[in-house]
Amino acid sequence: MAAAVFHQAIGTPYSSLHHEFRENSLRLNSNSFRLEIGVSRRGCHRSDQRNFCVVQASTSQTSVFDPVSSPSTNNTNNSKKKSNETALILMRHGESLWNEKNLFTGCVDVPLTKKGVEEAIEAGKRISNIPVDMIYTSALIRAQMTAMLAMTQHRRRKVPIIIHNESEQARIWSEIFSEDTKKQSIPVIAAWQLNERMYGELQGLNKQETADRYGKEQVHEWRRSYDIPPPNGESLEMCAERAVAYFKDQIEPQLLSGKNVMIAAHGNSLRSIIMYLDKLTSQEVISLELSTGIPMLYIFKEGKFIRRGSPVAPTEAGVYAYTRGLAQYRQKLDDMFH
Ligand SMILES: O=C(O)[C@H](O)COP(=O)(O)O
Repeated sequence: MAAAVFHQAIGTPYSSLHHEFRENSLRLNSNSFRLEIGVSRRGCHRSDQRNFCVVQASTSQTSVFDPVSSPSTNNTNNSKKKSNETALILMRHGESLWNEKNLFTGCVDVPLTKKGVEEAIEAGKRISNIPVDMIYTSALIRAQMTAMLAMTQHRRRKVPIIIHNESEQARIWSEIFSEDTKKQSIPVIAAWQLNERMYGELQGLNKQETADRYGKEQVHEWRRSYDIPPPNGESLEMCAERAVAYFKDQIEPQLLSGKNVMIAAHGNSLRSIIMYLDKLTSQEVISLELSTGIPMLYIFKEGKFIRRGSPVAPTEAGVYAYTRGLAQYRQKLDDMFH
């Protein structure tokens, strides 16, 4: 299925994709392999690579805001309206059980609270009119739950499907045999590189008690400085080395090829990606805080990332300051579903 879904997702013929799975070095994981994260001078890494496979993304420029292309609505006039901008949604996961308990979580795989589930659904409502062709999540359940719950609210009603590339058998056993069904699916790729920063020996400790013990300033430095790692953990810089590299290698080519992408990840992996998108300095990123379950929207156009609207505005239109392309997409949804 993986190859089949990707055929649909990135427009690469099955045979060449299959070949690239074997030959290239770009790696994706599934949510089911065991992560063995360690920290080296170069940052967070994993040691079990048996289950990785490879996907090569197409980089040709294609249409973006023509995703409402079911056989009944697609026609040749649509091609005239094609735009070369793509949408990028960044979503921090909803509240987790350890956020609720105020514990450092990092790479510990903790699920959402009921409030977190509701936040994810609310986030989904906010992006329900924005096109999504591909979803990237971390390998951690709180990000995956958030992505899936958010998509239950999307008006396009495509089905997010987790790609299983961990073994040849997993690929074969999850194959889809209907082209129509594939067209109504959104591939979901889980990548450990988007995981929360590894919080080292702070994982599982209470944030307030840690501040009481080591001092507020020390803990703030561990949590927010760019290049100072918590004990035996990753600094934001180390987290950026894998998260931003993954974004550039895997996600940017998808945006370039016309895919609208949603990323559901974590406070610090997203801070590092936003630092790259907004060209923030290591000083500026210190004050960047992300709320749980609030989606942010960027438009990718002519090689540039443009942040749209304010994530805290009260109305959807205010939040995302629709571009013409986004307004057209929304209009198509209105035409289709009313
Ligand atoms: O890992 C954690 O504890 C949180 O997801 C992020 O924590 P922070 O706000 O302390 O960086």
